[in-house]
Amino acid sequence: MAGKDLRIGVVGTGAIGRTHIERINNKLQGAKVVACADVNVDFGKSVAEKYDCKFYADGEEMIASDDIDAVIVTTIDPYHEQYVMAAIKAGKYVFCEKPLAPEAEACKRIVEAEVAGGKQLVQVGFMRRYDTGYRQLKAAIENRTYGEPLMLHCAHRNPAVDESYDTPMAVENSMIHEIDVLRWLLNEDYATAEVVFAKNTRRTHANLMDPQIMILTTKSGVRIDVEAFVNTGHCYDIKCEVVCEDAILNLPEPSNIEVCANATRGHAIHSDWSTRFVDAYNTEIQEWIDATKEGRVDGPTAWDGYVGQVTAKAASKARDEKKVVEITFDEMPEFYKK
Ligand SMILES: NC(=O)c1ccc[n+]([C@@H]2O[C@H](COP(=O)([O-])OP(=O)(O)OC[C@H]3O[C@@H](n4cnc5c(N)ncnc54)[C@H](O)[C@@H]3O)[C@@H](O)[C@H]2O)c1
Ligand SMILES: O[C@H]1[C@H](O)[C@@H](O)[C@H](O)[C@@H](O)[C@H]1O
Repeated sequence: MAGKDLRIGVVGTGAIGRTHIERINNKLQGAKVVACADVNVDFGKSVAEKYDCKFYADGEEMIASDDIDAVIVTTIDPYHEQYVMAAIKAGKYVFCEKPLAPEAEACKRIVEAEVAGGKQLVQVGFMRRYDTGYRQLKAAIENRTYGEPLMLHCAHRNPAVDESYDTPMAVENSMIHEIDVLRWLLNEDYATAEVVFAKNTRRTHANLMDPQIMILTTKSGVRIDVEAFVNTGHCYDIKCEVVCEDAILNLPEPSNIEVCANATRGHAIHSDWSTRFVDAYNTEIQEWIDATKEGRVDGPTAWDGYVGQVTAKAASKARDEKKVVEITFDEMPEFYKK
């Protein structure tokens, strides 16, 4: 379909759904959001009006319609499976925000449906792989200039979360990013998972233990610790330090001007994901549009979504049972081997 705009339908017009519509219609090339759907009809209609696209109260109807060529799923996590399955059934390329689904079994059902359909159609929104800083880290690790990576110390800090965010979500919704990007960075699978708690912050609520520390080991023995602290009250802060045999490598921050005022010298920092990773989202969605128009998936696959969720579930089990849990998953189907 070279030359023609890819016609996209977005299901879920909430926070990230709207940022993707905005970037596709006003920043990126080669595509247009022509339809959107949401269970919140009034709100969804107002988004459709703002972006001059057709509104569907029923997301599955939109996915099956001839109005669109490809689908973006940005509903809350429990409904990802339903819409990704509908896209596979319709034979349409689908970009699904992370996690692919909250349950590993649901991710497996998606993998099985895609394999049975005989064509790769699904990409998962693990956008950290598109961040310039993580790409620089990967390049530095891959050629072993600094020897073997031995340990990684990471942090995933959010300013605040609402009361619907509970203890498992720290791993399954937030640290799922580290689970994916660190596996990609090191190019190997995980062996074990463990989760321990720090002292609880006063800013949390009854259903959320915050902060938490997830400890992963890889098959070759690299040890990783990730702090998730999602009610810092003051910052969005993503850290990744890779301790190699001969050097210590740190994830760079996107740069900001230095401001000297009020007897203080400093740099503004990001307060949420939408600005911290804006360049990564733009690259991710542009590359998805380009690959979709050429009839291929070249970003994180449904298999990556499945492996990520199996790992997250092992970490959740480790947390609940207060022990180290081994991570095991099925053999990767030939279908996903490039
Ligand atoms: N990659 C990232 O960094 C990133 C950032 C933010 C959110 N996300 C992911 O994107 C998804 C959405 O997050 P958000 O922050 O935009 O949430 P949100 O709550 O702001 O928006 C979700 C939208 O989905 C709609 N919705 C709920 N159930 C639906 C259903 N059954 N059918 C159709 N629409 C339905 C809601 O009405 C709402 O408009 C989540 O899966 C989240 O994990 C990813
Ligand atoms: O859904 C969001 C999003 O994925 C952000 O990138 C992450 O930092 C948050 O912790 C998570 O709740």
